[in-house]
Amino acid sequence: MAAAHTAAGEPVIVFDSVSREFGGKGRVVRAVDDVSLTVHRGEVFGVIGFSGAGKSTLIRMINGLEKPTSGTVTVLGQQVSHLSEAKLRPLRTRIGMVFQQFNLMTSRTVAGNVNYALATAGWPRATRKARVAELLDFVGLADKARHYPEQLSGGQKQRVGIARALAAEPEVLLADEATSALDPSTTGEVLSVLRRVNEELGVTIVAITHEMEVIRSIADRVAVMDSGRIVESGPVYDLFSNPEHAEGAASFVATALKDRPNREEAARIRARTGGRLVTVSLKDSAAVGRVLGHAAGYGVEFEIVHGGMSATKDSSYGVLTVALNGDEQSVQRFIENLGAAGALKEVAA
Ligand SMILES: Nc1ncnc2c1ncn2[C@@H]1O[C@H](COP(=O)(O)OP(=O)(O)OP(=O)(O)O)[C@@H](O)[C@H]1O
Repeated sequence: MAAAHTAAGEPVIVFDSVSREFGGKGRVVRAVDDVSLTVHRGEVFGVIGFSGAGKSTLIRMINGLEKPTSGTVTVLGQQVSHLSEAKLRPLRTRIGMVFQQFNLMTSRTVAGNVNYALATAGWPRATRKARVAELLDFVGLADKARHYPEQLSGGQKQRVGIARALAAEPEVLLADEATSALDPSTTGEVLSVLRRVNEELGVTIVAITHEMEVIRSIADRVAVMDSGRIVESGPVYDLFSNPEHAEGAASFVATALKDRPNREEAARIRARTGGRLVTVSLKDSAAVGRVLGHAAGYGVEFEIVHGGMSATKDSSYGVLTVALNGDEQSVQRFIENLGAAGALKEVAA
């Protein structure tokens, strides 16, 4: 199949101070509020946030399904925000899209769905059959070519959706809540296909989702959206392993990650264990393990009361909350050492 993996390169999607408002004179909703961001070739860029945060509106501006009220959106070197429908058409063939509800044609077979996408993109009949076979093979559905969508599981339907989106060899793939209608067991199979689309075909992916799992397992960088604004953005690893978040991000990230005890949980833990509660975010689990291993030497007893280790696409991180008991000075000295091994935050009383 096509190109090998390309390292993150030139900007392929650039939002420059983009806002999108809906509604008339009375009540105006600013669905996207002054967003600037850049997605580079070859990366998987995730956008996460609660329902209503503006993610769908944002992604729809990439292929010109929505127009900004102000600001500019540039995709593959063209200013989408200002293109006519006629000029948008050829650009859209370079941008594939997968949808939460798959949007397959129920009256056509799996092969028929993919073939239809090729036909609309202008591929000559003679070349289509081989391309359909190649695509179904890529998504692991070669044996389902003659099946109808209703005979497939949700995960299989979405893999057809991906094959169809890839039909015309797009450079960019937009994934709009691609796994949100799936159960956790099939979510994994779809995410692994998306990862291969990026790594083996070099396709740049923008994935919007409310599921942290999607970001954690496929994204390189992430933007957290809240009320139309990007409240936090950066490498995925930093988002997961950093205990400090911006205001809006804190509420979303903390709720979605459940990586530290909330107020009620902390109160319950404290009542049971006594002592000081600290959360340590680790990029180097071995270092934290070493420090915890020395607790007895400080005259401090510790108990891990919340959290654990997880993995992003490229590395592991952990967020652990520990209850520390001992005399005040020893605990303080121990906390200072722990702080040297990983970012540390005292759990608020
Ligand atoms: N066509 C529209 N007309 C009026 N308001 C809209 C329209 N599209 C979106 N909105 C509003 O803009 C805000 C952002 O919606 P958007 O669908 O982009 O958010 P989202 O993060 O994708 O949420 P969801 O996952 O629920 O779709 C919401 O308040 C929504 O009601």
